[in-house]
Amino acid sequence: MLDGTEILTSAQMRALESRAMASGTVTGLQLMERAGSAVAGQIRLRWPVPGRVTVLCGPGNNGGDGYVIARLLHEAGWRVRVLGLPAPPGPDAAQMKDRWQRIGPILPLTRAELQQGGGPHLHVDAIFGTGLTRPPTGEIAQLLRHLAGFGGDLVAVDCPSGLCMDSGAMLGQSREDAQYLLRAGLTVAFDSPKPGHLLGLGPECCGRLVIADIGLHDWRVTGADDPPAAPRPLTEAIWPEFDIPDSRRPALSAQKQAQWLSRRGSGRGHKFSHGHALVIARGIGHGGAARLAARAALRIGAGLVTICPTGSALIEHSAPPDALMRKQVNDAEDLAKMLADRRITSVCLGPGCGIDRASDLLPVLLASARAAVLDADALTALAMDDTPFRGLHGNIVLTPHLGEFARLFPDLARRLTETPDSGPAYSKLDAARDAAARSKAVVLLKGPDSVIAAPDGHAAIHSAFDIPWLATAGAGDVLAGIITGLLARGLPALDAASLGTRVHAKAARLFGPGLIADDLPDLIPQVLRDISG
Ligand SMILES: NC(=O)C1=CN([C@@H]2O[C@H](COP(=O)(O)OP(=O)(O)OC[C@H]3O[C@@H](n4cnc5c(N)ncnc54)[C@H](OP(=O)(O)O)[C@@H]3O)[C@@H](O)[C@H]2O)[C@@H](O)CC1
Ligand SMILES: Nc1ncnc2c1ncn2[C@@H]1O[C@H](COP(=O)(O)OP(=O)(O)O)[C@@H](O)[C@H]1O
Ligand SMILES: [K+]
Repeated sequence: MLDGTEILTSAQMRALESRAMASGTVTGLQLMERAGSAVAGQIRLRWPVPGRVTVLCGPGNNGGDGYVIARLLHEAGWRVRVLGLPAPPGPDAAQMKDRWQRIGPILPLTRAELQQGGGPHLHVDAIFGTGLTRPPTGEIAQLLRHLAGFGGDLVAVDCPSGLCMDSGAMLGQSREDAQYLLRAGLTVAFDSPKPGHLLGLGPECCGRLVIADIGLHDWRVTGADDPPAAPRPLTEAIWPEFDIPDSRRPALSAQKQAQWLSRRGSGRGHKFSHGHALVIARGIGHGGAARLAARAALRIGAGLVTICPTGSALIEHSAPPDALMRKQVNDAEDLAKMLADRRITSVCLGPGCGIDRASDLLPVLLASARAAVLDADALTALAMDDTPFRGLHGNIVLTPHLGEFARLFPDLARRLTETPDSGPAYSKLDAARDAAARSKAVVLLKGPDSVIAAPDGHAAIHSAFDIPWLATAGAGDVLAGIITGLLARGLPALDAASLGTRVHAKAARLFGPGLIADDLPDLIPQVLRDISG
């Protein structure tokens, strides 16, 4: 696996904390002190001159962290005002609350009190964290609405309150059109990113995300989840405003990627040992999408790439790149003949291919058991089939955007649009995993938060909210080509989809705004140089 940083769900995080505490090596109180001190430390790093701060403390352990932050900032010379609730929290948070009360008062956690603050200063949101199970109501909801207008000087503890850490949805709010959103300038979360930091509204709400190490690594035993869960997802790349301590960086996997990508430089082998990819094109006048894919497959390092339009359209593909080979495929019979050549190691079907042609060619392609990317028209063709997933296998990557996903998996897509009224809410990660399990193929559910999932539950999240200019016509065709090229080179489907997504996004990031899809393939060499170090 080309793995990245582990992501934990809220339940997995709780299980990790419980394991650590059960070991007798660390107490909940110590973990809370570490968490609070990590947040206070980040605040002092970013705002080195002590100022005024209001700390908003909720009813649980997130509030407990807030009382620690209040105390530590007070000790560092800040003028601290604390708003909290009268009810006693759990034992650890209660102790932290007591310690604060020896320093200063606790004012009511109300909107009216919040508005009394006066003048510019920092606010710390320690109201709800991983324990949010239902939408905030009443006075706290009023207060959160008010906080939503605060912007950059809001620091969130673990997450902005109201965010479901498992999905990136705001509980009780429409996923597309939230009534109010807290937009923190800084979010300090503990041990690992949670899916909600990376998906949906999460990145917009969290602002700069810092993952603080609170010393739980010794209890991070893979496979020892309680409750048992699917394999832990991995973060893929993360938008630049993401900070993770060195101890949690996936150094080994970066090395593995670099090694794999530069394998071509070993001096052994010939072009066929780097794979031969076919990109299916269509009749005359529809060649652009397939050409983008083919160019990308060449640039990512497939040994040979052949574009396969119908005979009448061959002429359309006579322009450079001259490295691209052309061969007509008029119908399923032609494709079957081509695929008899075992040196063809992957196929891209869908970009600019036409739905009817995709429907005709799909059975032959699936029967060949070749590694393949099914994109665009091939996904629509699948969705029109009575048995859409018959013949799919683990070496196929489906690359739907949300619209195509809704055609293939209408029930899963519907769940993703429902307003969540309890947590953990159904997430894009859940949907991609369910889709992969159902289709038996690797599913890459695209968007600013792309999720890549395999039928066995292995998954990665690629969060790329910083490159909105990648949403440009043809970008998906280039991605399909990159993944096809990686498959041709022999990378397993999950790795090909996740590395392909990473390379694609890096190319977009390198170019910056003004990008058109045609620019992407020629940026791949520089991305490869960067990745290979
Ligand atoms: N465990 C550890 O060792 C460590 C944990 N750490 C910190 O703890 C946080 C998790 O703490 P947590 O589990 O206490 O949950 P939290 O997010 O504070 O909120 C839950 C409280 O709110 C309540 N509640 C829920 N929804 C509600 C609503 N809509 N409206 C009103 N009330 C609502 C709920 O009560 P109930 O659902 O029972 O009514 C409960 O009282 C985590 O994010 C991190 O910051 C760190 O210190 C590191 C060590
Ligand atoms: N807002 C966004 N920010 C970053 N990347 C995005 C955004 N929206 C879409 N993308 C990415 O851009 C590409 C668009 O692909 P797709 O929707 O298939 O477009 P097309 O069919 O025009 O090629 C995908 O890789 C997707 O993950
Ligand atoms: K919070």
